[in-house]
Amino acid sequence: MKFTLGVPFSGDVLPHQHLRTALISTTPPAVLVKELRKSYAREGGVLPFWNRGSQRHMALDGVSFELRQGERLAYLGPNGAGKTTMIRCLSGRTRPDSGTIELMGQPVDRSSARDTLGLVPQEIALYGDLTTRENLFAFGRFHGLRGSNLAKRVEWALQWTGLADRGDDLVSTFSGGMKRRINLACGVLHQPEVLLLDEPSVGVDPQSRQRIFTMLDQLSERGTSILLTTHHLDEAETQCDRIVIVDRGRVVATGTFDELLRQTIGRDRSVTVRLDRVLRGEGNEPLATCGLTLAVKPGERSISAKVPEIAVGLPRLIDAVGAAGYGVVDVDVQSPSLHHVFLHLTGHELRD
Ligand SMILES: Nc1ncnc2c1ncn2[C@@H]1O[C@H](COP(=O)(O)OP(=O)(O)OP(=O)(O)O)[C@@H](O)[C@H]1O
Repeated sequence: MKFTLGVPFSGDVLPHQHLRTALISTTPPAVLVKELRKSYAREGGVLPFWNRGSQRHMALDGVSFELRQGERLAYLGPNGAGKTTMIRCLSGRTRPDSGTIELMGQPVDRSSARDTLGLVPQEIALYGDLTTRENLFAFGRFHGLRGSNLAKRVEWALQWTGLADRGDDLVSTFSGGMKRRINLACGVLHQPEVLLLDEPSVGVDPQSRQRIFTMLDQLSERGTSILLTTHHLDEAETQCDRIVIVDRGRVVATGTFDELLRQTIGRDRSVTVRLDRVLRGEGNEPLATCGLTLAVKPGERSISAKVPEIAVGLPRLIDAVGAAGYGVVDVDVQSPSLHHVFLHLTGHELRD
């Protein structure tokens, strides 16, 4: 299969909220990935060529998806799902075995990819013995910025990261969250249209994480298309427009959170009502006729129900429980979550 990303594949390094529906629907995808495959030799050394096909580990096993222009897309999967491999393929750091990648509707070459893409790797890639400002100048030059434009972008980055008062301090003295913010700034100094983020909030506290997403909101507002890998379900659910769920090198589902719910477990709430006594074997007609799907098992002290419209269904359920002669001790309402979707799709927990 032809591979259309013309960026380096010889092992060398190249360098929201809700949007903008009109922009998304009328423009080509910022990134279009089709049937991407990448395998690695399994541990244990070099294999004979006739055996390689069967003895290789598929890090990417025919992955297809698109990042639409202006959207923030979560590439969600557990450890080892192939997230970093995907980022490395997109940024030209790893050569895929087969498949195609397009950037802004075009097969890209090295220079257009360098101008259009911003990459923020998972590891902090900063010079600890330089100050914040010196780091930003170094990375800005690396991205081809010079003179007053470079100086302007560095000042912008200091404001954007909230570190204007720490511009002349050595980066080695900073907290993990502060380093992550500078790491992020270094990847966007050249104002890329497409930003690739590999686990942008890994290892940071919740407050720093929120700060990072506030920074990303500002990029989204100016139309930057953002692909971020994550294994945080809540991050994908609440901070991204759409989600690509990957597992063992394959895409298992794609969509908005709402679409994923509809494709899998549905949007009903799971309600458990704890009773003041065990369920009798008879006299439960009000429960049977209340119009909800219930699990009523004589001998147990609780009733489980699937409730589509909670404001209507919950009072109806409570009334039916009372009419059947039971008292309510407690009510537990569970909304369907991405955790449940992932479990439904893969049969295992995200953190397995
Ligand atoms: N250079 C390599 N050589 C051999 N195997 C590799 C290499 N890079 C990745 N792999 C394997 O490919 C699979 C996918 O790895 P990858 O780092 O892309 O996953 P990931 O989803 O980013 O995981 P994590 O969340 O832990 O970072 C893993 O099984 C990994 O061991």
